[in-house]
Amino acid sequence: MKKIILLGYMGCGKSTIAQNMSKITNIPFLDLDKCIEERANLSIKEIFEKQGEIYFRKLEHEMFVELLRSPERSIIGLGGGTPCYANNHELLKGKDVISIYLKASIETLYGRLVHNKSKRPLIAEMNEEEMKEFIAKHLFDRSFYYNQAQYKVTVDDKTVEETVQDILAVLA
Ligand SMILES: Nc1ncnc2c1ncn2[C@@H]1O[C@H](COP(=O)(O)OP(=O)(O)O)[C@@H](O)[C@H]1O
Ligand SMILES: O=C(O)C1=C[C@@H](OP(=O)(O)O)[C@@H](O)[C@H](O)C1
Ligand SMILES: [Mg+2]
Repeated sequence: MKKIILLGYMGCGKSTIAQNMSKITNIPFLDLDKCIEERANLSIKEIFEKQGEIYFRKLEHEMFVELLRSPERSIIGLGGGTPCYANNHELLKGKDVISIYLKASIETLYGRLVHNKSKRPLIAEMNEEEMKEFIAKHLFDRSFYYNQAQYKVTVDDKTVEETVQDILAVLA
């Protein structure tokens, strides 16, 4: 059964859009980070603090493989780093996978993340200046992976509902 996979940088809206798209389409949604948190019985922040990022990336890969293997149709919101580690970007090319890059500008990402960083260990301790520079560089590094998605939907200046409609139009 097909998996609709949303990918893109932290704050582009993967978790929010997956949930809203699920309501409209009645296709169940899964958030990869939530699945990892439930399995580990720790928050993402705690996993980073207690076991480190490399361990998190291992859990992330294992959980991603597991979700792809499950037979149900679903909408899956990845973590921002998921396509950039292990062979996860290759897994996005599977025949039952539809991958969608939610593309946001540095300004949009910064505007959302500046008030929303505490649960995101990669940026939690940064000040505003550091964050702006980090997002710009990090997005540039990761774009290679994001751009391998089958479809791209720009999210800047769109409401959640507009983005969901744009995704549905791409999939129609
Ligand atoms: N138009 C929008 N689309 C998606 N998210 C939005 C929008 N406007 C504001 N937001 C906010 O931006 C944040 C996006 O975070 P989230 O969905 O967790 O993204 P991701 O999972 O990609 O990191 C949320 O706090 C959400 O409420
Ligand atoms: O970009 C990243 O490497 C990460 C993004 C996060 O998910 P969101 O993109 O949903 O914030 C989460 O997986 C973790 O904090 C690492
Ligand atoms: Mg998320």
